[in-house]
Amino acid sequence: MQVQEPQLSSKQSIANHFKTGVLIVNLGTPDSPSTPDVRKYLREFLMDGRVIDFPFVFRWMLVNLIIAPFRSPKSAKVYQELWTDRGSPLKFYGEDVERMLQAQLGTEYDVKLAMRYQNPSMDAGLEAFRKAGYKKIIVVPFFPQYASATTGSVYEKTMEIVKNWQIIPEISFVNTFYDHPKFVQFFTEAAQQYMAKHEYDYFMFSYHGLPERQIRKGDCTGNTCKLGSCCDTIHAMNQYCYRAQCHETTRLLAKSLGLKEGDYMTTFQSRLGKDPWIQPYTDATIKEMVAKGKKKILVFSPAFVADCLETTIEIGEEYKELFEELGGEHWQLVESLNNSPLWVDLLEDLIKKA
Ligand SMILES: C=CC1=C(C)c2cc3[nH]c(cc4nc(cc5[nH]c(cc1n2)c(C)c5CCC(=O)O)C(CCC(=O)O)=C4C)c(C)c3C=C
Ligand SMILES: [Fe+2]
Ligand SMILES: [Fe+2]
Repeated sequence: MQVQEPQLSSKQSIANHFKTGVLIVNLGTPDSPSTPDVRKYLREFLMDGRVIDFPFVFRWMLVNLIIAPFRSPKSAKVYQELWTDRGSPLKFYGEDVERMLQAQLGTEYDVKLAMRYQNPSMDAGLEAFRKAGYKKIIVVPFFPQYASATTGSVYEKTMEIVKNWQIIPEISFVNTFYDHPKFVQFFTEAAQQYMAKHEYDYFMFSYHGLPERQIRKGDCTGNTCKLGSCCDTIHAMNQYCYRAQCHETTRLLAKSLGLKEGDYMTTFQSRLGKDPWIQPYTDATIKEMVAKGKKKILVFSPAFVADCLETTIEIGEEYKELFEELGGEHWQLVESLNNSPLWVDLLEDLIKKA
């Protein structure tokens, strides 16, 4: 049986020619916390050549013969801890933001949530825009700092999907927002609530890590990144360096919160594999700080726009346990943007400028 495409009425069709489709895209999460669904998710995610940037055959063997079989059951257990009545936080916060942003932008825009891996898929979202015949599409990757593994991958996937369309409408991509005033305002206000109740003796800014190799590969200026103090300032030559953008986020937040030099640090978490990832590592820094007598630490996670496995479980539970076992007294994670109205305002700013 042949499936008929739904026909738009001519009034609807004309109205669509003046509309903009907005695809908000986060990383993705498994469909359920079962081992087979986690395995499916990890396979799709890690087979992306921008995430595990090894030649295809080597990547295929690594992912399908080692990582997916051995990691999936362990990761599934952690996802079961994270899962709520509404499912995975990464997804349900995305659904909340999709609804709130649609209400805020009005009928000139059609907002759809997509995930780079798994569901709802980018294919489905972009195909709906194509069928509707919108005049313009804006793609908004949900990553404050640029990395080839995240923002770069969303761009590549978008281009792969639209490359065979007869009509490719105007497409804009949001790039970064690590220095957006509303981004800084959100984390400042969220932190101030905790700082009003507790006196903290140290502040950690823990970002998702990346293999050092990927930072070097992204250095279009000819290996000027030495993975050291060169990333302490951001300028034209290193403006797309993930590490430099993370340091800049920290600097802006530290300034806005009035933190003193020496009372805070940028660190990197979530390593995978044996190759060196960018440093300092969050767990090593926790050990170092407790040894220096720091007892009350406030932790930020400004590489994520929604709380997820990496924030709630890794920082909020695993690192907290490590800190307390070592003798730390008070460990507090500052929540992500999640479904806050300020995040929706920030997105509106980015979209109106795109
Ligand atoms: C800033 C955003 C992210 C970057 C950069 C990033 C790079 C990156 N990640 C892996 C491997 C894994 N990441 C996993 C989970 C995960 N990663 C991000 C974001 C970034 N990743 C998010 C938001 C999440 C959580 C998703 C959720 O469902 O809550 C995982 C899966 C979890 C696990 O098994 O531990 C892996 C694996 C690599 C290799 C990489 C860069 C090269
Ligand atoms: Fe990751
Ligand atoms: Fe650098």
